[in-house]
Amino acid sequence: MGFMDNLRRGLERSRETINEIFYMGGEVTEDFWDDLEDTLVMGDMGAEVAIRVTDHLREQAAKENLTRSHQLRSALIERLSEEFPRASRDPFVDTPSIVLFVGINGAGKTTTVGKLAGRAQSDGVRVLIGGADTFRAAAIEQLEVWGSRSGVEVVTRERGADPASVCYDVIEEAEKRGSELVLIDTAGRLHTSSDLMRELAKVVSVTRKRAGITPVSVVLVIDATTGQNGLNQAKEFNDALDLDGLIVTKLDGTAKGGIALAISHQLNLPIYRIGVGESIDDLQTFDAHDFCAALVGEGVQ
Ligand SMILES: Nc1nc2c(ncn2[C@@H]2O[C@H](COP(=O)(O)OP(=O)(O)OP(=O)(O)O)[C@@H](O)[C@H]2O)c(=O)[nH]1
Repeated sequence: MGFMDNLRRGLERSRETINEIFYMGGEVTEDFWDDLEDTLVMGDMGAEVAIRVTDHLREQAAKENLTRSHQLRSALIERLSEEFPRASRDPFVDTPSIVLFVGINGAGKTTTVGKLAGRAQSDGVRVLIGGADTFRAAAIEQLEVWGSRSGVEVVTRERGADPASVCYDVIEEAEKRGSELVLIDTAGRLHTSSDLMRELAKVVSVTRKRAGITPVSVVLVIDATTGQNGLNQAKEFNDALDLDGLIVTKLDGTAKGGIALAISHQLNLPIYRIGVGESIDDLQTFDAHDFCAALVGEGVQ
């Protein structure tokens, strides 16, 4: 299966919701606009985006005399993709680069680190994994499995070790080895736990200081199935850590994939990668147009 097929399959549930409005008679009536706005809100895109996008399309339809709903599909795809902030650099491609992965428990940080490391290694990038999740013993084992599968070294310490000092050691090792890409997994934590968020802020500041001129990106991994709560999580993580960007996982497990747009737009943070399934090919580079085309459906006339 190709890249676009995986994306389309992953967003199938979300697409079904949006698709319905394009099958209702086809003639653009007053109801069509109400339905479009409601559908976008229901798909978790957020009221502000839903209203703006619908108003814009409505003006465009009047200007260009678009009277059939299917004519509006491609206009909707274009309009939605413009709502996504663009990344100024890709921290997994533009090396040297150090990336810290943060997020709540089970969001998909460890598997994402494993997949990205495997991909980078097979592309010939010198990559190193850092295991700063010293809280969950299984996370260290999980990383080691990913590491040995793809031949990537994992630097970690025993369970309970101070995560900030693990990061320090990871960067030291990366310098010795001449690593180009350093991917550091951190322990999952609830955005509401102030002690753990403070600990993470320390991890970030120690890493930045030790990294010197090498860019450090703090990336929030967020599970799309958490819906609107994901938006609250993202706000708290962003306030505490000044995030650089997002990876949205498990888009295959929700009918409300619009949450990716709501979070990215509201926090003005780019999405670097999306997860649309459990296989390594399901972690994809984010492209706003492809994402919106898979979300809206390219349509049968
Ligand atoms: N369906 C689906 N499952 C995913 C995706 N990304 C990750 N997962 C699964 O989500 C589960 C949790 O992933 P982990 O990587 O262990 O999560 P984590 O954030 O490291 O968890 P903690 O270490 O507890 O913070 C695993 O079973 C992954 O296979 C995705 O895009 N789609």
